[in-house]
Amino acid sequence: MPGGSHRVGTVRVVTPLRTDLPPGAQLPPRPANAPAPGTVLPSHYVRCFACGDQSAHGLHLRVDADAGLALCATFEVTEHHQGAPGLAHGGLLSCALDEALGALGHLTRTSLVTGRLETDFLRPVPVGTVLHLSARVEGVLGRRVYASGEGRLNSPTGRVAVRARGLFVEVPMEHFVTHARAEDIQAIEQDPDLIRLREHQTIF
Ligand SMILES: CCCCCCCCCCCCCC(=O)SCCNC(=O)CCNC(=O)[C@H](O)C(C)(C)COP(=O)(O)OP(=O)(O)OC[C@H]1O[C@@H](n2cnc3c(N)ncnc32)[C@H](O)[C@@H]1OP(=O)(O)O
Repeated sequence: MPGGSHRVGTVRVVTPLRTDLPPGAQLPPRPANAPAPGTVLPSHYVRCFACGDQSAHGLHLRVDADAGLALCATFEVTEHHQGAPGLAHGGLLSCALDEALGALGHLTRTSLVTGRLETDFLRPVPVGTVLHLSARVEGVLGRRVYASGEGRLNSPTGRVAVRARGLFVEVPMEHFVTHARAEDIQAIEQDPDLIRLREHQTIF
């Protein structure tokens, strides 16, 4: 159901966006075993389009833990990421924010998948730009984690080009094992280094 407002007679009816923080959501404390601020957070999967180093034309997002339940990340927009000539494709910018917000699971110590993601595109992002992302948990309610983030042009204090809000859902490991193709699970069994989470003990 999309958010927004409409009028019924003289009454204005407001439908909250599903990424809006619901009543009862709370910001949990930073877990004692969350990676310290400044820690480089590992790619969860080397073939991930957003963070994997084996995805040839992927985003190669680098993610660092920040204080609290927050992180920062960077990636360089390359010619492989174009939509309009010389400009980043919007879907890729959403992808970068999706990954950054999902990576907050390193800090909450849970595996998160995206339930809903809303992105505002405020400025074009030219090829060659280094996008500086920041993301934070806004609140948690049951398995639902509400998060927000933005991407700035070429510096952590640059102009905001894109921002997003997301609703992520905590899932058990079985989620990935159940839904993956058999050959992908087999590949991981043969080469456990494809998944880099265990060695860093951030989630599993
Ligand atoms: C082996 C490899 C390991 C790799 C590890 C990688 C980790 C990191 C990967 C990161 C990659 C980057 C990130 C990515 O790209 S993740 C990839 C993109 N996302 C997905 O593929 C997720 C697909 N969706 C699902 O699998 C299910 O629908 C999920 C798991 C999300 C929920 O189905 P499930 O049956 O489990 O639970 P539930 O339906 O009871 O929902 C639970 C609660 O959530 C609420 N809700 C749900 N959806 C929405 C919605 N759209 N708006 C509003 N609310 C929503 C729902 O009302 C309920 O609330 P409540 O009733 O409890 O109050």
